[in-house]
Amino acid sequence: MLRGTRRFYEQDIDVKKPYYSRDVTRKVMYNCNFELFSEKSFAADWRDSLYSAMAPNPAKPEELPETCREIIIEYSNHVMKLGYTLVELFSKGLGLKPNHLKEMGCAEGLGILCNYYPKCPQPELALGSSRHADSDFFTVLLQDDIGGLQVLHKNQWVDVPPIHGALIINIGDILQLISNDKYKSVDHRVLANKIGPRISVASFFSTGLLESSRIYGPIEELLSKDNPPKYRATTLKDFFEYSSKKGFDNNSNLSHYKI
Ligand SMILES: O=C(O)CCC(=O)C(=O)O
Ligand SMILES: [Fe+2]
Repeated sequence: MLRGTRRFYEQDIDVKKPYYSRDVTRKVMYNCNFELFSEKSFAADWRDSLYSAMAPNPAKPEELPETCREIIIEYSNHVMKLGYTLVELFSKGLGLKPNHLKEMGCAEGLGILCNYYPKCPQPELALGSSRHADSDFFTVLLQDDIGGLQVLHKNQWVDVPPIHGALIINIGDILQLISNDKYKSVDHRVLANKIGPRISVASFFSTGLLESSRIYGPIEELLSKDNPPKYRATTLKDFFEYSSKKGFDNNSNLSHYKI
C-alpha cells in the first residue's frame, strides 16, 4: 500500500492532473493542503493527499488511479474487516453487546487518504500535518519508517515511532461524542522532515458527506443521572462539514457540539 501510494505520487504531473480537485463531494480527489482555505487554518501543511471513498458507495475501480487501483481495493477490503473487529472491541469496552456499534453503522463508511510528505528544506518552519483530531469514529493509520507522527499526551507531544508491520488506531471525535467521553479522540500532528518523502495511509471510518438520516448522539445505554449527555446529537455530514469549514485551528471540533 505504501509502495502503491509512492507510485501514484511519483508519476508525471500530467498523469496526476485529472485527479486534482478541491471538490470534496468527489469520490477520488488528489490535492495539496485541502485545509488551506478553511476559515481558521493557520498555515499550509507540507503534504499532498489522495482521497478515495471506499464504502458504502465506493469509487468505481476505473475511477481510481491505475498505479494504485488494485492495492487500494485489496487494502480497503482488509481494513473493512479490521474495522468490524475493532467496533466489536469498542462496544465491549463500553460494556455494550458486541454488535452495538456495528448496528449503529460505525464501520459502514470508509475513506482512504494516501498522504505524501515531500522532504522539507526548512522543517523548523513547517508542519507536515497541523494539530488535529480526526472527524470520524476511528482511523486505521499505516506509516512508513521515516517517523514524525506525534500525539498529544498530557499536554506534551509524544513521538509515535514507526514499527514495521504495525497499524495505529486513532479514536476520532464521533466515537468520543457517542461514548460521552468514555473514549477520547487523540490530537495528533506530523513534523516536517529534511528526509523524505514520508508516506502514510489513513483509513477513516465515517460516511463523511454522504446524505443519511442517521443521527449520532451519546449512546442512551451509557447515560444515567450521574452521566448526563455531554454533547448534542448530529449527523456525520453536519459534523464533517463543520470541521472542514473550520479547519485545523488547534480547537476541538467537539466543543461546537458540547451541551
Ligand atoms: O501521516 C500521518 O501519520 C497522519 C495523517 C493524519 O493524521 C491524517 O491524515 O488525518
Ligand atoms: Fe489525522
